[in-house]
Order: sequence, then C-alpha cells, then structure tokens
Amino acid sequence: MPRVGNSNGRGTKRPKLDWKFVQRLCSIQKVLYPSWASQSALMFGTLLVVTLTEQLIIYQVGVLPSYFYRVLGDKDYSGFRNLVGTAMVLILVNSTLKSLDQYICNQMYLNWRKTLTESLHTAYFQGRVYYTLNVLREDVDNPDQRISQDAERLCKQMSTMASRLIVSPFTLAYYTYHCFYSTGWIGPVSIFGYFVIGTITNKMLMGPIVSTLFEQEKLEGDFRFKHMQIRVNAESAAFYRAGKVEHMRTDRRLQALLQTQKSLINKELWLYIGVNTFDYLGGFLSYIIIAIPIFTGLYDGLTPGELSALISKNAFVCIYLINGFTQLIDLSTTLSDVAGYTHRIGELREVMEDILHKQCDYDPASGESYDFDSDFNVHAGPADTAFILDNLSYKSPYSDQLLVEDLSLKISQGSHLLVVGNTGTGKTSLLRVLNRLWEAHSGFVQMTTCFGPRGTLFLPQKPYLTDGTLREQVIYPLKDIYPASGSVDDDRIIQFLELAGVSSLLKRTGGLDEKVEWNWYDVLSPGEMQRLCFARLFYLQPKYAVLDEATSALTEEAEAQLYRTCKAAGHDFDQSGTP
Ligand SMILES: Nc1ncnc2c1ncn2[C@@H]1O[C@H](COP(=O)(O)OP(=O)(O)OP(=O)(O)O)[C@@H](O)[C@H]1O
Repeated sequence: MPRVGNSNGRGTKRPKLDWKFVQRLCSIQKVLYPSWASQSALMFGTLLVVTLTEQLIIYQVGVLPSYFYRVLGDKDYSGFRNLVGTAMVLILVNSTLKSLDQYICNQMYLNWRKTLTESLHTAYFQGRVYYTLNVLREDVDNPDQRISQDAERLCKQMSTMASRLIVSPFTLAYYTYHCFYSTGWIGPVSIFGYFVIGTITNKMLMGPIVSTLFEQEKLEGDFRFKHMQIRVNAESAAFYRAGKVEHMRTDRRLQALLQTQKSLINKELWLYIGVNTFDYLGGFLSYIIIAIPIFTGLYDGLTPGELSALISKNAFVCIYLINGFTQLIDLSTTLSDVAGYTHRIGELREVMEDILHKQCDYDPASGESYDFDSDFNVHAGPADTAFILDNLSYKSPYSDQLLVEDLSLKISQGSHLLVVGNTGTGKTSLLRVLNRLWEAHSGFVQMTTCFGPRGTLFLPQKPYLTDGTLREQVIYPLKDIYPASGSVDDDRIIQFLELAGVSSLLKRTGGLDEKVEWNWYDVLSPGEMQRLCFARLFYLQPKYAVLDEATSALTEEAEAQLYRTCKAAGHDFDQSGTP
C-alpha cells in the first residue's frame, strides 16, 4: 500500500529556490533534450526562429501608426493605399506567427511530458523499484502523483515560460545596445540595477512559495489517495456502514489541503505585490534616467524643443529595455511553480536511482535487474534445486528483532514443503527474502532457477488481477501470448480454467479476448480470484511454485483438488500458511 501522510520525508531539507533546484532542473533538462538532434531540440530551434521573426514583425506593426499619421497628414492617397496593403500583410503574418508560437509551445509541452513521464516510468518499473518506493521507503510521498500530475504541471509551466524566455537574451541585448547609444552608460546601468533589485526581492518572496507548493502537491496526492482507497474498498466500507467515518476522514484530508492552499495564496499575494510594483516602477524609470542629466545640468544648452525630442527618443528605448526585464520579473510566479514541481520530480528521480543502485541484483553494466522471465542473477546450482538457504536470518524493515534466525534449508525437485507458524511470525517474509524483495540480515540465500515458466513462480497472499481480458489474467505476467496465439493456446487456457474451477468466467466475459469494463476485484469472489490464480499457475507451468496462503478462501476439498492437479502437472510447491 502506498505510504501517505509523511511530511517532506524524514530529515529532508525544505525545498527552496537554491542551487539544488538548479541541479535538479538541469538534470531534468538533460532528459528532455537527450541530443542536439532530438525532437525537443528541433522544436526549440523552430520556436526560436518563430519568436525572433515575430519580434521583428511586432516592431514593424508598432511603427505603422506613425506612417499613417504622415500619409493622412499629407493627404497622400496612393501612399495610404500602399500602407493599408502593407498593414494587412504585416498583421496577417504577425497573427500567424503568434499562433504558430503558441502551437509549438503546446507541441513542446506534449513532447516534454511524453519524454519525462516515460523516463520516470523506466526508472519506476526497473527491477523492484516500484515496490521499494511504495512499501519500504518513507522519504518520498505519493510517487504516483509525482509521475502523473506533477510531471504534467512542470511541463505545462515550462512551456508557458518558453516563448518569453527564449527571445529575451536577444531583445535585451538589442535594446541594451540602443539604450546605451542614446542615453550613455546611465540608462543600461540603472535598468540593470533595477532588475537586480527586482530579482533579489522576488527571490526572497518566492522562497516560501516553493516549499508551500511542494507541501500542497503532497496533500493533493494524499487527498486523491483517500478517494482511491474508498473507490477500491467501497464494498468493505459499506459492509461496515462506514460512510460517516470515511466522510469525516476524507473531509479532514480536504481541510489540510485547503489550509495549505490558503497559505500558498497568502504568500503569493506578497509576490504579486512585488511583481506589480516592479511593473509600474519600470514605467517611470525611463523618466528618472533622463531626469538625472537634466537636473545635473548636462543638457542646459538645449532648447525646450530639442530636449522634448531627446526625452521622447530616450524614453522609447528605455521603455523597451525595461519592458524586457519586467517580462522576466513577471515570470516569477511561474518560476516558483516550476521550482516546486522540479523539486518533487527531481527528488523522485534521485530516490529511484538510489534504490536501483542499492538493489543487490542490479547490474550497472547492462542496467538489467530482476524481472519476470529474466535469467539475470540466477546462480547456477544443482539442476534439481530451487533454493538453497544457509544460516539465513531476516527481520522486517524498521525493526531490530529477527523474525527467523539461522535457517538452513534446501528446496529440491520432488519435495513439497509446508511452512506453518503463528500470524506475524515471518512466513510471508521468508518468501519476500526468497524473492529478494527484502534483504537478508545475515546468512546466505540463493535461488538457483529463474522466474517464470522455466523456473519458479510465486503466488502472493493477495491475488493480483491486472486490468484486461480474461486471457491477459491467465497469461499474466507474460506480455505476449505464450507460446503462440491461436486455437492451441485457447484450448489450453480453457482447459486450465476448467481445472481451476472457473470456466464459468468464459461465459461472463463473453470470450477470452473480450474487453471487460469492470474491475476484476469488484466482480470476483476471493475464492474465484484464488482459483483464477491457479489457472495462471497451470498455464505458466513453472518447475517450482511458491504459494502464500493461495487457497485460504477455498474449502479443504477444493484445496486438495487443486494441489492434486498441481502435483499431476509436476510442480514442486512451497506453501506458507497459518495452522
Ligand atoms: N512492509 C513492512 N514494513 C514493516 N514491517 C512489515 C512489513 N511487512 C510485514 N511486516 C511485519 O513483519 C512481520 C512478519 O510479517 P509476515 O507477513 O511475514 O507474517 P506472516 O507470518 O506471513 O503472517 P500471516 O500468517 O498473518 O500472513 C509482521 O510483524 C509484520 O507486521
């Protein structure tokens, strides 16, 4: 069950707009832009060309009114006609470029989301990372939310920043040059100073927002998880008539979320005040810049007319330069969101990487780790042996007490082993250690066969049914129909469903390959689920089967029948159960 409710993790630093953010953002960018010729890089290049052209056209459109004044003032009819034609073309090109800009940003967002989510999936499903992350690690909340929602929001926010950020170095350089040309050093230096003060102020105001956004996303995940818990367990809750208590608990999660959202909105108020103040201050700054030489007497020799012309010329370039900077400052709110999501995804990536490298059966050279049907890390041993345990001791995570001490055992072909013991004594844990979900505390454990049809299959205590057709349930976890699709395989599956006592499912689903809308957990009884898992076992025909109370919902008679079938099929099985 995914862990929820833990705060930012034990001893984890509060996420901020700091160097760590830059590192995490860069590592995410490396994923988004794997090479210069990647699709994202090409889109980025196209966006750059489009936005630069757009800037040129915007400038041309901006000066149109002054031409209109001139031709109208001169009553120049042919000039006016030409100008109307030019204006129409420019406006058409401008609006096409603007739409293209938006279109490329949306395409980039889609491409980023695909690349980032697929890369997160690759790490998540590598080896048993998804198990360790959800069950054993407490330092990352809601991994599902980070992969599905946070990644999406990060890409969305970055795409809204992209077109504004991409041209700013060019426009800033261009207008800095013009500003310097018309005002001397005083213009650019004052404007750069104003931008530095604006950035420092906004960085201070953004700091608390980043950590609150991080917290808000965690609570959002907790809230969704609560609803998912009720959705999955609706029947059990209804049997308890637990509507009131679930209502109270769900509302409590909602309250916690809204409280954090409220605090986020309050903190954002200060950032908005900062951003808007700098926006309006920027409008006046050009006059302050021109006022300095006027009041220091530098322009004393100019007539009032010449002075007005100079002011108007200087104001134009200064305003453009200031506008370039204020546009960057306006991005502060988006940047604080980007920082929050970057920390959540960056942290997830780091933890997944850490888990993967700590897995004892991870091979850094090939990147291969344990998975179904992979021979990796299977130590060659005697051909007739499945497991060798020597002085094995193990304990549960976060506990110092050993569950089992110095267990020596060899599980070989032809022998059937039943593990019994009181509840919580570590029977399932033995299977976890055999399956390498948990590390052994000391001693030696070796699996000498592979997973899957040619080796060992584990049937867990809680039957796992995937989404999909009846065939996909039976052949799980094989991806493709094994050994080959067609009537031979169909006959086998039908025969195994009959042997497991669930052939009635064929009628309910309407066939092996009929898509079903229902959730398998809601429509099958626990006994039927266990029988379906046995059909899976018969189909996969492993040499060894490790069953964890796999018949707990069946009658003794049905249990005996299933075991007889297993024996006839030639499985050696290891079963754990409470006496
Ligand atoms: N993910 C986990 N984190 C921490 N402790 C765990 C975890 N899973 C199991 N444990 C603890 O490890 C101990 C052994 O659990 P295990 O599941 O092996 O019991 P069992 O003998 O199979 O019991 P049962 O007969 O009820 O299935 C229990 O005290 C359990 O609470």
